[in-house]
Amino acid sequence: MRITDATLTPLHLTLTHPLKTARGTYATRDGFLIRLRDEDGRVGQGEAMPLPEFGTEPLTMTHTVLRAWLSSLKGQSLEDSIEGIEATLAPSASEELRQRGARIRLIDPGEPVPAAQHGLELALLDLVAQRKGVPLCWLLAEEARQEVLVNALLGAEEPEALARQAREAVDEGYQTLKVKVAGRSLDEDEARVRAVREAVGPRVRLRLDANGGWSEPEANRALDRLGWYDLELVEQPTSPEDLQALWRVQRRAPCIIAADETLATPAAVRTLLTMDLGGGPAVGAVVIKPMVLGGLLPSMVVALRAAHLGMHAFVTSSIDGVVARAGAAHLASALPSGELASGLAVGRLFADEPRDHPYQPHGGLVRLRDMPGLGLNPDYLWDR
Ligand SMILES: O=C(O)CCC(=O)c1ccccc1C(=O)O
Ligand SMILES: [Mg+2]
Repeated sequence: MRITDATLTPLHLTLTHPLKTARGTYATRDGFLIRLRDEDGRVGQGEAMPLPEFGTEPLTMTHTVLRAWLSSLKGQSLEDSIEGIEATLAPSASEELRQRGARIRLIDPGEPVPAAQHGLELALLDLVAQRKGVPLCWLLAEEARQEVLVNALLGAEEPEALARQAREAVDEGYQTLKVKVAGRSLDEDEARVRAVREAVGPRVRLRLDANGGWSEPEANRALDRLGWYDLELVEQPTSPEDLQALWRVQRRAPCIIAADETLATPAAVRTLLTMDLGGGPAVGAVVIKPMVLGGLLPSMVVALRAAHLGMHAFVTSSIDGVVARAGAAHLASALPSGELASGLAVGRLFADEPRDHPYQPHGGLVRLRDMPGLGLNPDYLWDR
């Protein structure tokens, strides 16, 4: 294929209510939409939506790098395959590097730029899949599922409001609910978790996300008390840097502990996947954020390695736009297990979310349609 045009469009997304996490509060999201056109007029779309607190480069860096990459891509001829793209764009990549995942490196910017890599990789994968006439997930795994379980993210602060959101989500068909905890007193968090559990009964899965907001003793105390409400898992209870603390917390926790912010750097991912303090893997699950891991292909490598070690893996967005969430849904459908819900139902948090698109969850599921690539029409989504 020949790339006849490559464009970068700023994306500015607004949340209807600021989302509070123990790491910070988000009211808006900024990034870029990448569009690559081939000689037949097909358009591949990608999205780069950096979140520096979670390990991506800052927005200005995303912009600089993508501008350079896209201008060098324009007019280039690439082979229609992942391997072909890699061979064209990174002819010097060593065999060892390739085995760690086919990563697309045009010009080495000297420092990690995972959001930019994610954006360009997604646009290329969308285009290649379209040219092959297959859904994008087929490039990742032959046995990809057609349905992806997703969790509702409950954003309210007060117990009563949380209980109301929980009931609404369950009425809509969600079977997994997620609540942000930490950054407030344990008494308050217990009241919040109890309100949700009492509102939805014992059958609904309930996961918590502390975003690294507890010290190790606080995490242990919190899990002792909150574990009573029957938790599916807790994301990042303690500081992302202290892997041994995470290991210890998992050893005595009443549920799965999922490492999330810990996966912010390639070095930490390697440590997490290789550390052996005995008694199995460091934690029960890893949260796969493609925007932080630098794309769907590197994400796939991490998820497969985690599965090999007996860890669960599930995908979440970093509160991204539709294009990135579409890619993440294809990744989730290709993971070895689809048992744990993916965090891809955040469209409802945005004020400017396109109303009608194929990745809207229904009944707690995102259903992948049999459309080439991502199946997102660039016109109806963006030129409104
Ligand atoms: O999992 C979800 O439903 C939404 C994703 C989410 O919570 C999130 C969004 C942005 C940044 C970090 C996180 C997180 O999981 O910690
Ligand atoms: Mg998390």
